[in-house]
Amino acid sequence: MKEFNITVVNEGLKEALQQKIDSKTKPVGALGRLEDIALRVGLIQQRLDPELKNPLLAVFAGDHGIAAQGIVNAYPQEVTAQMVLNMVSGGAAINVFCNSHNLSAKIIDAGVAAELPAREQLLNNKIAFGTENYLEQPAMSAAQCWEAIETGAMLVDQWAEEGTNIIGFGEMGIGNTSSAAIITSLITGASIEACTGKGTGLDETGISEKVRILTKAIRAHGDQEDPVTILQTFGGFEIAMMVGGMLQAAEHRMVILVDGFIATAAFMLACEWYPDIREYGIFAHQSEVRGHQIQLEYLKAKPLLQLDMRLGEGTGAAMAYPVVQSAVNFLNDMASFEDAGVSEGGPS
Ligand SMILES: O=C(O)c1ccc[n+]([C@@H]2O[C@H](COP(=O)([O-])O)[C@@H](O)[C@H]2O)c1
Ligand SMILES: Cc1cc2nc[nH]c2cc1C
Repeated sequence: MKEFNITVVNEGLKEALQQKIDSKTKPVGALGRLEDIALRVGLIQQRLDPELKNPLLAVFAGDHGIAAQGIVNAYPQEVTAQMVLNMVSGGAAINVFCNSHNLSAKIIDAGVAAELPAREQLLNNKIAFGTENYLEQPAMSAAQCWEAIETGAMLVDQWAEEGTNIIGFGEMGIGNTSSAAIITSLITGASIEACTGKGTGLDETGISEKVRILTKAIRAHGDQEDPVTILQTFGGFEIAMMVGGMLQAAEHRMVILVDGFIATAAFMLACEWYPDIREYGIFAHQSEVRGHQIQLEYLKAKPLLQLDMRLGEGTGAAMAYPVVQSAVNFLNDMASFEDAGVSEGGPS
């Protein structure tokens, strides 16, 4: 079984980075959260002059046994495969945002429940044609779960070899807000009602029904605490690949840009497993679905953007990327008071 070797982010450079930030031609603290991000990226890379290289946005796609009946999901299961093809053809929101911000988009079939045509832009890493229905049995076998974790790690190794040092993690999978809700409830201890939302668009009656089904699922398997067991029982192949990919990204000391509700559920599992991953994560946005707030509070995370989005695909991460890039740029390219001959002041 794969183990990860994640080094805790060394805070030793913090003072020097803060000094560099404060030496820039601006009132102390005036770039607000951008200053926190510049500091974080500097610490992750252990450099006073960090750089973002070959930025990449990975969309992991998978189907969920629970979604086949269409009770917990507003859209039919076949939308997963259809949207993957849309992404491969460049027509989805994530393609547009990646193009806008010069991110390279990787679309990965982690376990879509359809035979997809071979295409250059589609990475075929299918574990199976969707997970099992966790009302009846664990979503995955232990072997499948580990295979998905290892595949995520292997992909990140390849991208690291190509020079990437920042990855946005996104997903596509009809039914996966149900997995994310259960994972969130089991990890945080918040009720399943508090963690369950509309997903792609259920109304209040639909949400009540979703809560009923998810309560039944949790009861069927008993309260679980071990992150890999939770992942195997209630997760999806796309979630498991994100967990493995995120952990491997931390092992490579990459910046991990975490998208919305489902990507944050994956990050939470990774964090329960290897707590030292926490400081490698930057939280892109506050998703509009119920439950994301609970995750962010649990992780003590402050998301960068609040655009009331709830699309997934990594769209929040893609939108947050230029903010991170701008933070790194100011740290490297802004003149200091000394360079520019500007008088320093400060609180008196
Ligand atoms: O990222 C989010 O916060 C988010 C919130 C709601 C829905 N989604 C997307 O919607 C799909 C899952 O929704 P559902 O209702 O089918 O469970 C999946 O493809 C996700 O990418 C994503
Ligand atoms: C159309 C559509 C696009 C999506 N992208 C991510 N999840 C999605 C769900 C639907 C239904």
